[in-house]
Amino acid sequence: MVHPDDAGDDGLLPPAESILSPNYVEGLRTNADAKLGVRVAWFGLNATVADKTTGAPKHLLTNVTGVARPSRVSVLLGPSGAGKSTLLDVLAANDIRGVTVKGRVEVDGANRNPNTWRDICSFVQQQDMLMPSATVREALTTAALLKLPYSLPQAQKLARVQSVMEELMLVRCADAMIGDAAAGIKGISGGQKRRVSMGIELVKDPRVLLLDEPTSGLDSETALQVAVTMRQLARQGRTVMATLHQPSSDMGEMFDDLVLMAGGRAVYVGPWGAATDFFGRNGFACPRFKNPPEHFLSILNRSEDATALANAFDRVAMQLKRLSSVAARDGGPVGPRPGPGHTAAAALGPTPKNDDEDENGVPRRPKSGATAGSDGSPKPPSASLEVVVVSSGGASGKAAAAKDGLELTAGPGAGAGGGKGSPSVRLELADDSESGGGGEGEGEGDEDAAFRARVALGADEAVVEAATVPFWMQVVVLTTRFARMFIRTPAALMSEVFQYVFFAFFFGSCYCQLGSTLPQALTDRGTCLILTMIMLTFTPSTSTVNNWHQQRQLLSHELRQRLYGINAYYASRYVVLIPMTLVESLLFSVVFYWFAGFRPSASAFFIFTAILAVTQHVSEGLGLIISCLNSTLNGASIMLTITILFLTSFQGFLVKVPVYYRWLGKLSYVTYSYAILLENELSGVTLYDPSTGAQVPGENVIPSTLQTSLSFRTNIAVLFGLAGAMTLGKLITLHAAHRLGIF
Ligand SMILES: Nc1ncnc2c1ncn2[C@@H]1O[C@H](COP(=O)(O)OP(=O)(O)OP(=O)(O)O)[C@@H](O)[C@H]1O
Repeated sequence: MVHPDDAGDDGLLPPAESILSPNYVEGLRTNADAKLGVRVAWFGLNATVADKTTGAPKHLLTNVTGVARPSRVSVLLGPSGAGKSTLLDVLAANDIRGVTVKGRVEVDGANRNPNTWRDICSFVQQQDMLMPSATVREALTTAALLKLPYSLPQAQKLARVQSVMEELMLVRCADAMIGDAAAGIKGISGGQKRRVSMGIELVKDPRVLLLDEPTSGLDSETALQVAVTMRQLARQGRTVMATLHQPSSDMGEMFDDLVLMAGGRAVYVGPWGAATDFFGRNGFACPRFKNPPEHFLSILNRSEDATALANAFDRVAMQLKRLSSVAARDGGPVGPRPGPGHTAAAALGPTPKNDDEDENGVPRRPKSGATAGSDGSPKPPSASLEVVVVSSGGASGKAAAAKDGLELTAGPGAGAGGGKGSPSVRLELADDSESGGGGEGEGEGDEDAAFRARVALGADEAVVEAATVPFWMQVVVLTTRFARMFIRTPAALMSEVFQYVFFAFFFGSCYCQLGSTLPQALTDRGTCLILTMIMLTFTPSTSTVNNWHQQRQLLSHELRQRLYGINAYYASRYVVLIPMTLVESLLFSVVFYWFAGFRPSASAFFIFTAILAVTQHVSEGLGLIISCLNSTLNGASIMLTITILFLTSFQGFLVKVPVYYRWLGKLSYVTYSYAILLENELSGVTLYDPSTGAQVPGENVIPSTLQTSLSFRTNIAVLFGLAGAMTLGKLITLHAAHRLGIF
């Protein structure tokens, strides 16, 4: 056995040969307590969306039925566009915009309740949604603080983080930055990132883990390591289901069950090992040295063959239903399987020959003690399937929670709760007729009862209590993360602080010690202040647009998961940004004000700094609003450039404002900031007019084109009013854009 601590220096799992050694996976967690798993079954799922051009319904899923079991890894395979992600989204109860879903999802035999489902099911999406500036431990701790109940002691939350890291073999890279090459932060490997994404979901210890393409973009070795991790997580009792593109034969060893999809239909739902037999029986035998999944996909890529297989599978499902009704009618076992269920046998293949069926078209009962195939002759275990009719009066708590159903079982190679050799837990096709095909949300009482039953049976208390983290705690957690991002992301920090200091020196050196001789004295002051305004408009807004587009997916993902609300995000954002704005404005002022030789007065200096800070704050808000309104960085950049051009052009300095553009000047916060800064400087200086030889008070030479026709104080009040409106406006825009699905 290879112990987690024997993993490589970079924290990765050992190479494939040792991973594949028989005792590796089972040996990893020999001391782990088994978790209480759940069985997830879905019946007659149909998903439709209106075609964008014709408006006609497009079927994404058609009558899809299947099951995923605790302690097992089910893999969803199929060609591109087969409906795998749609099925996974439906099972995860993800919001799929514009898609109508019908059918039923059961959890331990009771209709799924979306509220309790969220507590026991986690969905790991294809793309890693990670904050590059956090370490592995910090990312998991953030998740634990937001996902686990507030009442749980901090020590227990941290212990949970530690145990997740051990479970996922992330201990060695616990304090390494996650990183992102694009953001200029060196970080952990792709495989480790995948495991961190899983870890973020695992902190709440879900019973069901759904993963969309967990191996995409990974090399074969890393993909295998992820598959090993999935198997390990399943073996602890969880129900694990993942969509994959083309698993290697080594990876296939890690999986228990297979759900094959094509054209939105289920083509096969059953044990991994029995799929080859199913294909063989339907005339698509897998060539000897070909990787079976590769073979399945090449067949399913041919739509006629895929339809033939889907029809064959539907026939088997029908056959099993009929067996179920016979078993129920006879009230006794129809097969040899002992225990609380009743068994019969059915072959996963073409419709049985007539001499195998009774007068009702139901396959004849096999001889006692043998598993029989469609021709009545005993089959090798891997070539036959048993049907287990689960009795609702079964002995175990779980069986009692289940509705009557049919279980498809195969021979060795599809064991439950342990190695592939164990025959106790199998795939199931349940008869959905009893519930009347009700949609989701029905039977919430049933689900609640099942949920309570699980709790009574010892489910983790932490999972059961809703994770009600108070608003202030959400703000604290998010503020910490936000501050960390700024401090640790050189690009983000540099784009802000560096630019302010650089421009302060640059402008200061260009206008070093302003003179007092007119008209140059006025032109220089007007120009250096307009340059300052342009810098204060562009810098905060462009860095906001860039930062937003790096974070929007994570934000959108976490908001959808309801880890926190927009108000908490907003509050945390400004807890960090407001002090940063003040520091940056002060840095700029300290260098530029004295370098350029503005009026030497403390009050003038602080008014100058305060106006810079407010202008910067409004510009940041402008960047945020424009980001929220655009789903792409490109769109946001174009809109921002045009908007800034309008806002900075019409304060009367750069262009002679035509009458029809004056309203734009009056709406622009730049106009008021500029007028305040100019008056703040000129109202206290005395200038020299060489044409008359007179000393002129500065405020007398301010041209009317640069004035707002408002007093100095009123200009300040208007600017602060605009800043307040912007503060409210960006909060409203954030809410609206999220509701409209822009992020
Ligand atoms: N919201 C939607 N609106 C319109 N069509 C959709 C929507 N979601 C999915 N589809 C279409 O449904 C089909 C199935 O999509 P899905 O993403 O489930 O397939 P998939 O098997 O996961 O494919 P892939 O392996 O390429 O990700 C595709 O043709 C896809 O274009």
